[in-house]
Amino acid sequence: MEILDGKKVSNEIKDEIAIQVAKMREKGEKVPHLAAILVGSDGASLTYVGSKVRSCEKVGFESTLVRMPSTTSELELLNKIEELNKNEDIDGFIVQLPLPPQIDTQKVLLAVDPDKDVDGFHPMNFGKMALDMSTFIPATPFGILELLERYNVDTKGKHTVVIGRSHIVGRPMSILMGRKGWPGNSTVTLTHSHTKNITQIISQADIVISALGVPKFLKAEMIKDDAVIIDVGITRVADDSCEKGYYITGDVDFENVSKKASFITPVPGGVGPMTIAMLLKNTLLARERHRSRK
Ligand SMILES: Nc1nc2c(c(=O)[nH]1)N[C@@H](CN(C=O)c1ccc(C(=O)N[C@@H](CCC(=O)O)C(=O)O)cc1)CN2
Repeated sequence: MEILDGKKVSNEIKDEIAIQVAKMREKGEKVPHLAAILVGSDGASLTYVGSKVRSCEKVGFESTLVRMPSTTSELELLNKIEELNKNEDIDGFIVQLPLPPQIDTQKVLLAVDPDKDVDGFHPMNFGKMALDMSTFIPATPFGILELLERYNVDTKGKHTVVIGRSHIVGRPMSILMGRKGWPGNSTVTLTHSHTKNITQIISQADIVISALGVPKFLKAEMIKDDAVIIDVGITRVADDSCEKGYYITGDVDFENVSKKASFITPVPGGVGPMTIAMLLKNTLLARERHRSRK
């Protein structure tokens, strides 16, 4: 069994990006500028946005954090998005999800200029991804592809079972694993809460990508020998005995599943850190596109 070490690979990717940014600076070129909008003060979202800003500093990007109160109206957020769309200094921006209930997420994602949509959530970019056109690929699925590639995991002709059909992970992942090329060329089953015989389907999988958010859902007896296991579930479990008051757990019963799998991602330190690294990669791509258009 080999661990797909997202922490290590994400640091390698950040180092590679930092070298490219240093070259841009040497040539007197503008460096990439990422902005993030955070509405409210959800603890996990604060952690992720903080990590995005720190990672920008690490690779030499400019960054802007826009914080808005949890009472922000949809119109106020749409106005802020329009401001960032028009700001020529910003190459790409993200709106941290989830949003408070008074705001329609779909309206918000549609308002982001597709050229600056480094999350790849705009329908135009999602459509391009589905049609194999060059675009911003959502950071978590992009990170999973990168991990599979860097660890040389064979995906051709394999049966991939994706658990969960969210717009951020499951849906795009199912499209990407079925695309031509590598990592891809896989036969994909997208499962969700209405899937019948889900355990039987999982037992036939060569690759399982779980994005359910149910701690320790995937047990050793559910998987095939030597299956590749990608754990996207990140749940914070309250525990006063931990320094932070909680611990993080994934969808996979790592201790037992790892004994049977060929490759497995840990939580923490697997897919999560890759999400941030690939967001930086998308922002670099946005800068390169903007430069070549001028
Ligand atoms: N606009 C977006 N919102 C959200 C996205 C996204 O891609 N764009 N994805 C998730 C949250 N997310 C990034 O935003 C994210 C999740 C987890 C991690 C991460 O590094 N996790 C660590 C554990 C960190 C912790 O919770 O203490 C790990 O798994 O090792 C990074 C980014 C939803 N929203």
